[in-house]
Amino acid sequence: MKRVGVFTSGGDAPGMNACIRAVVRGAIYHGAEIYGIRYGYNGMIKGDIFEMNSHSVSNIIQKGGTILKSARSTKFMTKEGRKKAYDQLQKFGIEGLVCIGGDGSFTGAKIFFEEHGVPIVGAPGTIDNDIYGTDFTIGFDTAVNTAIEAIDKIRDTADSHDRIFFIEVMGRDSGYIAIRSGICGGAELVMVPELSTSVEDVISALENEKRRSKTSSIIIVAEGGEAGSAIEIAGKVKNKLKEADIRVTTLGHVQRGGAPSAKDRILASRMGLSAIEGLLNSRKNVMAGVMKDELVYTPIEHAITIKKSLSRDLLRMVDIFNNRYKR
Ligand SMILES: Nc1ncnc2c1ncn2[C@@H]1O[C@H](COP(=O)(O)OP(=O)(O)OP(=O)(O)O)[C@@H](O)[C@H]1O
Ligand SMILES: O=P(O)(O)OC[C@H]1O[C@](O)(CO)[C@@H](O)[C@@H]1O
Repeated sequence: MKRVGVFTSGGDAPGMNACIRAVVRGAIYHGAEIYGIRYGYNGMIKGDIFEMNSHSVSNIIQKGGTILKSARSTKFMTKEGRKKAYDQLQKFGIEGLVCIGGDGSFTGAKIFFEEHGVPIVGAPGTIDNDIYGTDFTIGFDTAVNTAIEAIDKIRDTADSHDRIFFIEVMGRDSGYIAIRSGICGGAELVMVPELSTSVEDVISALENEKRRSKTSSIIIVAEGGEAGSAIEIAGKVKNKLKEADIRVTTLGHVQRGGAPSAKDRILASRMGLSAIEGLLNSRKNVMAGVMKDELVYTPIEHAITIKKSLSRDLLRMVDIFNNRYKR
């Protein structure tokens, strides 16, 4: 393969730049021409495509966001949109692609391959860590560290004012950020979409805290759970515990930004190099991942359809540390 493209798609994630850098430098090392595609699938459709060189990725390993920009593309969800994207790739002579993105981006890549035969190798870039075939995704570690920093700060106020704080973290429908940041932040309760926790469960946990003479509590709520948002849950709890001093903080996009952690820079670099080397070695429709510290390739089909389960060990730990272990 002589000429290949790279793009970032879906939500940005800290470490995406380190991954782009690895793809570009890896391609050049192997003698391939490398083209950057801006704004994900939208840029592919529009032909927002340019040749990259080693210097194009200088001084970016430490930066959050993505120099290639990102987008969620409704046009690529249509057959016509994908045909236009294919025509643009033909025009630029691009024979294969590295897609840095989440499960949605990989679903698009799979359909694109089936329709037009363009080989794509994925590198999992999303803070959600919801992709099978890799222990961690690019950006997850940084997002958890950002969440912990915020939780630690909020705990100061919770403690000073004897308050109950509901802190909502991202993750779409995955509780990975919630459970890890909850454990590191010493949360009294963690609500994840993978496990149903009712408002009654929350109240019972808070009453348990009160019996233990705890005067403040931190409850981590993963977005996407069936009990609703942190604001909704806090409202329902307040209706039942009228005397409680309750506050809500939604961390939101702060979790997606900032300089990537050392762990994310390494992970992104490994996955980026592995993705481009896989592509240049004729792999198609696979995702580069790291499992048990080993580089692995997983069929994209598996990466997007197999549900990565949340470790029950971690959930059990939160209960044990807060004296809620049922014998
Ligand atoms: N079924 C599909 N068919 C074609 N394209 C798709 C499909 N699903 C997703 N895509 C394309 O991939 C893009 C990115 O997907 P999505 O918005 O779900 O983000 P993601 O890759 O899952 O990243 P993140 O996890 O950060 O949200 C979509 O905007 C769309 O262009
Ligand atoms: O930035 P947007 O498009 O609002 O998307 C937010 C979603 O993207 C993510 O940050 C990454 O997938 C999710 O955690 C969140 O649900």
